[in-house]
Amino acid sequence: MNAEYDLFVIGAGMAGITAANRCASQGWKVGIVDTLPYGGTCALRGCDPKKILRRGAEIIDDARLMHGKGINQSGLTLDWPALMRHKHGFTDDIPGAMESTLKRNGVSSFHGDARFVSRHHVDINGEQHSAARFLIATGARPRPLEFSGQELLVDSTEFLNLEALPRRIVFVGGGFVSFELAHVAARAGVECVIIDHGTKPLRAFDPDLVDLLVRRSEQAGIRVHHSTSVSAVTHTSTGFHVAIERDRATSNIDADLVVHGAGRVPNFDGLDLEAADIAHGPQGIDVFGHLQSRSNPYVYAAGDAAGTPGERLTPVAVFEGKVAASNMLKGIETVPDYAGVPSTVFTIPELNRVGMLEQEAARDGREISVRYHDTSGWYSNYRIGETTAATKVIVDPATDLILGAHLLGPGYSEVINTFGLAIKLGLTTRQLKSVTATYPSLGSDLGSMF
Ligand SMILES: Cc1cc2nc3c(=O)[nH]c(=O)nc-3n(C[C@H](O)[C@H](O)[C@H](O)COP(=O)(O)OP(=O)(O)OC[C@H]3O[C@@H](n4cnc5c(N)ncnc54)[C@H](O)[C@@H]3O)c2cc1C
Ligand SMILES: NC(=O)c1ccc[n+]([C@@H]2O[C@H](COP(=O)([O-])OP(=O)(O)OC[C@H]3O[C@@H](n4cnc5c(N)ncnc54)[C@H](O)[C@@H]3O)[C@@H](O)[C@H]2O)c1
Repeated sequence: MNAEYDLFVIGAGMAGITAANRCASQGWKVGIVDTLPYGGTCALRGCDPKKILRRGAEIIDDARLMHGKGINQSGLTLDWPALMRHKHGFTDDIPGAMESTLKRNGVSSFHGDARFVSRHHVDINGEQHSAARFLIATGARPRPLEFSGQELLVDSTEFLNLEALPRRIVFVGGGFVSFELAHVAARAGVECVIIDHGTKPLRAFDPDLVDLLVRRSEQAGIRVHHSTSVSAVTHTSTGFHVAIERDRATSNIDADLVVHGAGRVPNFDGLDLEAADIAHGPQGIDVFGHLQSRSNPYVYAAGDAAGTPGERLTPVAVFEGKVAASNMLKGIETVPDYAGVPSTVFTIPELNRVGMLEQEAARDGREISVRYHDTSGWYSNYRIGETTAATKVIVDPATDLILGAHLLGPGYSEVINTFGLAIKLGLTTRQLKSVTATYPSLGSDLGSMF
């Protein structure tokens, strides 16, 4: 068809920007639109600002761990407004920089809500644009909750923009968002409570390490309730009552702020996917492995909005954006390789995973060798006074290949990348052990973890 654009990208987060730049660099006429400033969740409302705030919390925690070991931590406090200014020093320049790069690469940028009006047309602010293909990269939004008063909750974006921290925060949901944000707030002196309705929070992670992390969280001032559901949130004269239920017994928790950390769902608000025959489900746009829509061949999807087996993480959004671009440009059907993608919960200390859980291997009936170590007494952790650290590596005894690695400890979010590499490249523990690491470093601990 004779369309205005070869490709129109909806959503200027990591998936959308990656694909737009790739296709424009190959001479395609590309348009991109976002409702919000360019940069997406990770750079503006997720990974990056969160980890800047975490840095302040880490320093408080580091000093506490070294108290009586040469550091006098009294008087050390977290200056939230100054930390927020530090965060803005990074985030404020992102949208302009991202949009300039896109423009320099020849991509036409638009601002507004995109809405499909046909298989080849979108409406933005009342103007229609035609394209031969579309990439849906609209990300995710907080999952709608079912209890009364759910509209009183703030989401992670609002938390990451708070001008001041309140005294008491309840987090609904015991996943990435609640644990990471509670670990920051607790180090600023906030009383935090996490409420999760599952039997154990952070269910995608190794349960033994989760138990250790929950204990360490409680020592930091975070109460964790499992098997507990929120039945209502109501206003009080000073804050909120959070009504909770466990084993049919009800009680209330008072809070000054209630935060949504109960999951995210693909964001199709206002897109009118039906107008372009784009099938979708709870996991996202219904796509083939090569990221093309199953119902409309002119549409691809990538990142949090795509119904793929990939986890909802930034590196996955980036490589799905690359694969979608390459498939559209070359007319091929390459599928993304999800092997060896690590994930980290940036608590203090952090919890990491790559590959299989012990329980998943057992469910598959695989013979495995489990190498568990309490690493809290190892030199690296003794040096900094850390009391909670452990590693669990799952090895295939027949081939010596690493099937999974689970690490809880300070700095282990760097070590997990090596395990990711080993899984992706099919390295054995013998090969990993043959690597000489600088000493003393976390890398030099790796050989003792299996
Ligand atoms: C608090 C938080 C912390 C996180 N921390 C990490 C982390 O440490 N590491 C990690 O790997 N992942 C992290 N994630 C997940 C990561 O941010 C996402 O997986 C990633 O940003 C997804 O990228 P994306 O391009 O698919 O979507 P997004 O970055 O969400 O971009 C989608 C864009 O589409 C736009 N959009 C939506 N609908 C429309 C429309 N109709 N018209 C126009 N524009 C539209 C949105 O405004 C948005 O800017 C975190 C997420 C959150 C919420
Ligand atoms: N470090 C990172 O990589 C990072 C950080 C933040 C977010 N993310 C991404 O964002 C996604 C969303 O994060 P999240 O923490 O909101 O979700 P999550 O899926 O990680 O965890 C949600 C938790 O809330 C619980 N829950 C759901 N409804 C509930 C209810 N009504 N009451 C009590 N508990 C309830 C679930 O059992 C689950 O444990 C993540 O899955 C991840 O993909 C990643």
